[in-house]
Amino acid sequence: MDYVGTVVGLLFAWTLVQCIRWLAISKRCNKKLPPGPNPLPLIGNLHNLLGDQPHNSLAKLAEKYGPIISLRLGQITTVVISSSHVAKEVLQKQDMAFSSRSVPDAFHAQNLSKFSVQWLPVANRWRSLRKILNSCIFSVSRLDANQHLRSAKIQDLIAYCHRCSQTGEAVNIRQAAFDTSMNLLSNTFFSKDVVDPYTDSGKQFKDMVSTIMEEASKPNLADYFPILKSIDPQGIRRRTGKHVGELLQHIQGLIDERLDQRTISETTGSTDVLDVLLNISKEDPQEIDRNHIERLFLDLFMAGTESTSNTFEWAMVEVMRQPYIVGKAKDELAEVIGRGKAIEEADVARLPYLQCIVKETLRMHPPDPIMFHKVDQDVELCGYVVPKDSQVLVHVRSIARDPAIWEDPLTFKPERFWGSKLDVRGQDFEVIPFGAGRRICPGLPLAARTLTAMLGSLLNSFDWKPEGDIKPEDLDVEEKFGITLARSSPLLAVPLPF
Ligand code: HEM
Repeated sequence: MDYVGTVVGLLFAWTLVQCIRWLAISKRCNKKLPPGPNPLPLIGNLHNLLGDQPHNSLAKLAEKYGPIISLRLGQITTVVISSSHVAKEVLQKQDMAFSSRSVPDAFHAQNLSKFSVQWLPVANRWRSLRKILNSCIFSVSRLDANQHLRSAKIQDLIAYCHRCSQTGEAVNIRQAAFDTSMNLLSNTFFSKDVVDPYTDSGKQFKDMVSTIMEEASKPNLADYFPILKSIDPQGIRRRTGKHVGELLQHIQGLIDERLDQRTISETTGSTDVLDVLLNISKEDPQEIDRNHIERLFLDLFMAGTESTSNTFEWAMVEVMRQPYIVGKAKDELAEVIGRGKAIEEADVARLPYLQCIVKETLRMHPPDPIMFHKVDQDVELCGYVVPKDSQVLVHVRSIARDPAIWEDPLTFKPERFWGSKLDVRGQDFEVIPFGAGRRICPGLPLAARTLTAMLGSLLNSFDWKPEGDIKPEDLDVEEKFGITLARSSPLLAVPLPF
């Protein structure tokens, strides 16, 4: 039989198995599966998500079927949560039951899922990695200790924009934000740039990260029909593995270099994360060994770069569309910091309006519009049963645009957070861009600082206008769905000195 024949045969066999399984689940759950559209043979409800905006398709289904719906995506039972009330139930009240992850096939490459804090189940290894992240990397004292490393990178960004302002050249905000985010992380971790953002040299590292993200964001048949995993029909796992291998090699090189320095001198005097982790590993290799250190860095680059740079780009688009917002932010900056100066992370707490802009950006444009969790057992949820091994999607973006919660939800209005106790830190389920509960984003404290400092610095140093004849208020907010939700085209903006 040829390749296509084999695939069709296998899919047919699975259709049968799937139908039987689906009937069994319905029976076992006493028909208490959440409501949802009828699945078709073989593909289930995959056709309901066709198109390039699956997050919008899911939002429409929720409007029709309610805040908890069930779908069958290929072979995978999927429950989608689209209200703050049910999200609280899932991420707070029954947090433990919903805290597993279903691992996309791409992340089985190079055994990533066995080492990665993002994909490990909530068990001992995950707990010890999260403890290290919370206490040794993202605690206030650690971030304060190495904030000078990041401050220099924001100065680099301003210097680059300054050069563009002199020639009238537009800044590709997405690219500049991605490069800056990458170097903000690499300096926090290794006291070192991994990209030279403004020339073509040294591009490799960021290209590797981007390529892995791109590969992993492709819809993969093997994720919906696990029988296909063994043949990796689109080659996604194979290619991801190759790129991950290259990136790991690069990270290994950075660690070797540091170990050599430490052999020469007992202390390197650095305050960066690599030194902290190597110290922990030397004292107790059980807590974290070299292999885990390498994988942890890989995880953090993947999780922390695009999420930050996309959010930053959205913030710039939204404020440029409404000049009154830029005016208010500049007034605050002039009063608190002084016109034309860069913002330090320590200044962020004194800039409440700028913080409102960042919160409103995260409400309207969460970079992860949908969070992926999984249940390992049957779980009761609001009178329904979520069957064992179901994938559970929390539709963060739908919740944050719910007209029942938010007045005028589609208008970007930072003032809605002014004087409000609502925050994005996982306590208020109306707006959970970083998630909530035990799997909440560990990078939140770093992202909150760097986003605000970058935005404040660019607004306080320049006036901005879109490239060409586009009026600021005409900048579009079209989205492109990928591993994170980006603007459909990069924002090109010209910095004007003032
Ligand atoms: C605007 C910036 C960011 C946003 C909106 C964001 C959002 C999120 C979300 C929604 C999750 C999943 C939570 C869940 O499933 O319940 C997550 C997980 C994660 N994030 Fe972030 N993130 C951001 C930046 C960062 C940064 C800067 C880092 C690190 C450098 C980071 C590291 C991680 C890691 C390691 C996880 C996996 C945690 C786990 O599964 O236990 N993130 N993030």
